[in-house]
Amino acid sequence: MKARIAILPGDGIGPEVTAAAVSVLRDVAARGGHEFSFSEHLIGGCAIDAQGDPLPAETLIVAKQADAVLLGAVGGPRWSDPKAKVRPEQGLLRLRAELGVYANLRPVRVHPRLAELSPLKSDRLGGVDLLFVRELTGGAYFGAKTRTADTATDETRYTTPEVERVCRRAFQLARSRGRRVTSVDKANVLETSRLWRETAQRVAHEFPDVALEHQLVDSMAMLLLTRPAAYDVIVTENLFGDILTDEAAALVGSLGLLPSASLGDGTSGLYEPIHGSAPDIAGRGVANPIGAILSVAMMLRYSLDLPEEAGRVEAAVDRVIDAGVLTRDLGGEAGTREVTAAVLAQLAALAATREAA
Ligand SMILES: NC(=O)C1=CN([C@@H]2O[C@H](COP(=O)(O)OP(=O)(O)OC[C@H]3O[C@@H](n4cnc5c(N)ncnc54)[C@H](O)[C@@H]3O)[C@@H](O)[C@H]2O)C=CC1
Ligand SMILES: CC(C)CC(=O)C(=O)O
Ligand SMILES: [Mg+2]
Repeated sequence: MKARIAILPGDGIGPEVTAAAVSVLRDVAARGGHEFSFSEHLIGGCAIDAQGDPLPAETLIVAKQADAVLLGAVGGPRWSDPKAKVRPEQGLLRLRAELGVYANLRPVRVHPRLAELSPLKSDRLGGVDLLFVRELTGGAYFGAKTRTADTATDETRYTTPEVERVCRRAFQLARSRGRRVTSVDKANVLETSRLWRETAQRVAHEFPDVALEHQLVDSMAMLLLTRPAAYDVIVTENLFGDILTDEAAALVGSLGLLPSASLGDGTSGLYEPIHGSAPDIAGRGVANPIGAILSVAMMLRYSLDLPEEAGRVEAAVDRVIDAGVLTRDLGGEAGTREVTAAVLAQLAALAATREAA
């Protein structure tokens, strides 16, 4: 198959982890006879430096025309002056809105070899297989903002159609998994959450084969650590989903492991590891590339319709972790390049096994 893939490395460790993920995509293309074309574009702080705009027009045009977009991360201390008029993160938010990718899928699976890195006892981690579906283009990140010398506001606004479409996506995904959806809100306090809960309840009637429960976000933050195996699909609004998924990274051992896919209706999918630009380790060749590599596995599955190739990339990553080729965030000594080379070697080994069969 032919695919145009836009690469937006961004800032900090973004270029290091996207380079790793692109080498995996090149390997998949070469083995499968696929024609993937790659083009690299600016976003975030580096785009502010070069063009004064965190989402240059050219980047947006190419992203919209691409079959899929891979993004590293944006931001960093250089662009974090509270008085700055323009911020790297605004570029990413605009990209998400412009692409209409309202559903951010963040799977969380615990690899048995890494269970000891979790704050939980390993007997609590068996069977943890979560899929967060985070609303991505609404809520507080996109509401009106005001600021005077001593007062600031960020409006949280949701409409029924915005909630319906993301809940529907969560229920559809639950059908191919454990058929359970937990909708997380703060309906005891927030009006937006009451709208969210009513809407989730109504959408549930379209899916009588999927069980729905509601959970308040504060207790969910605790339950995620005490009973993570009790959940299947967790659907929630933008801000709550951002926070809960970083918390879930503690279950798997590192933020550097978790991928994401951001999907809309008929638009380019956006794929990014869930972590940020990690300025504390940037430029040292030690960033964990697995979140980015698993993000391209999601790209193969959701945008390029290559589910077998996606499964192979995931299997290769599992084998690399099994073999103990780990970056420092996981207690290992391997660098970004060594882990990437190990994934490529496992993809070669999997291909050899297929040929021999
Ligand atoms: N999607 C994006 O582009 C995001 C951007 N950011 C931006 O990133 C910058 C830094 O934010 P932080 O709060 O420090 O969050 P962060 O996710 O960049 O880093 C948090 C901690 O996790 C570690 N970490 C993250 N990814 C890693 C990886 N692949 N391998 C090994 N260790 C890893 C970092 O070294 C750091 O100790 C900020 O400017 C923030 O706005 C934050 C989150 C998402
Ligand atoms: C705009 C981003 C920096 C928000 C974030 O942390 C995320 O999407 O994970
Ligand atoms: Mg985040």
